[in-house]
Amino acid sequence: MVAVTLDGVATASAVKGELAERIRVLHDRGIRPGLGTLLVGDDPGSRAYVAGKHRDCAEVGIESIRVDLPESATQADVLAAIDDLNAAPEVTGYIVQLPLPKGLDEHAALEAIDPAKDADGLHPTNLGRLVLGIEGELHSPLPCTPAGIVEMLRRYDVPIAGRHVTVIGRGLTVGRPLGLLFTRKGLDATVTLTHSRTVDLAAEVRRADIVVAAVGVPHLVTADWVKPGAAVLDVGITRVEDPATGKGRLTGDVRPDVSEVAGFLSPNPGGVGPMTRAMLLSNVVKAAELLG
Ligand SMILES: Nc1nc(=O)c2c([nH]1)NC[C@@H]1CN(c3ccc(C(=O)N[C@@H](CCC(=O)O)C(=O)O)cc3)C=[N+]21
Repeated sequence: MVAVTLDGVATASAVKGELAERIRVLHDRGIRPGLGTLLVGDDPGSRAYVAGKHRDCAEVGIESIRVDLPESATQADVLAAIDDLNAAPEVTGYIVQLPLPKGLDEHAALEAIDPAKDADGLHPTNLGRLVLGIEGELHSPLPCTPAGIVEMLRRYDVPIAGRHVTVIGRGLTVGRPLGLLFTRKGLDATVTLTHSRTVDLAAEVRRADIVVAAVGVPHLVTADWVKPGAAVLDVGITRVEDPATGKGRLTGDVRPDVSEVAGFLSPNPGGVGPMTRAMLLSNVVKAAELLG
């Protein structure tokens, strides 16, 4: 069997097409959604991600507002920039690009974001709403990567309810909120949330119908760990140096030969990454729709 590719580029493109339509409706109502980004420091990876987010906005008709602070920025500088973004009327939603340079307090930065403008769904109020299972008329944005994973599985009709999901990694942006999302009423999966102290990770992965690898260990998940027919989503990404060329290369958490066993496989790149970006746009559009 060869796995069906969960094509994040194509799926994100479909999502963006639907959002562009909703943005036209908002424009007709005189509402102009605007995404702000706050980038601190000069990490090339983070710069590239932020640039990608501005391109995505241009593609669908969202205004974007870019705030960059130098590597030397203090915590007070970061909090002042966040206050400005909270106050700026053209910014209907924004993100603080993570990680922040060493020495800056990420939790304090996330808490300073106006929860109504939190496009990443990482403010404690919004994570709390995820725990509480609050959705509906109150805007409770979901963290973008978990939302993108679920959206992709839905669009490929991968069954979730009653299925066993093994998540590898308990980080703030993926693993921890994803466990909460999958076990929500309506999705109804059973989740095993694993991490670096999990004793027999292979056994936890073997019983999963859906495997999400979000840990950043290159090629951790091998074909003999995967139940035949399972859906495997490769989220972690690590820059590894090719010893032959000395050049950096991006490697996911899943070995490519897993495609010979899995029923569905999201590649990396080209899988969950583009969906993450599409869900960010979706959070901005939803928040703007609730502006009234
Ligand atoms: N506040 C905050 N929110 C985030 O959502 C956030 C963050 N900080 N910090 C970093 C991580 C990482 N992340 C990615 C999103 C999309 C791709 C993506 O689209 N990747 C493409 C490849 C892009 C390329 O080729 O460079 C792909 O997977 O195909 C990757 C990584 C969001 N993050």
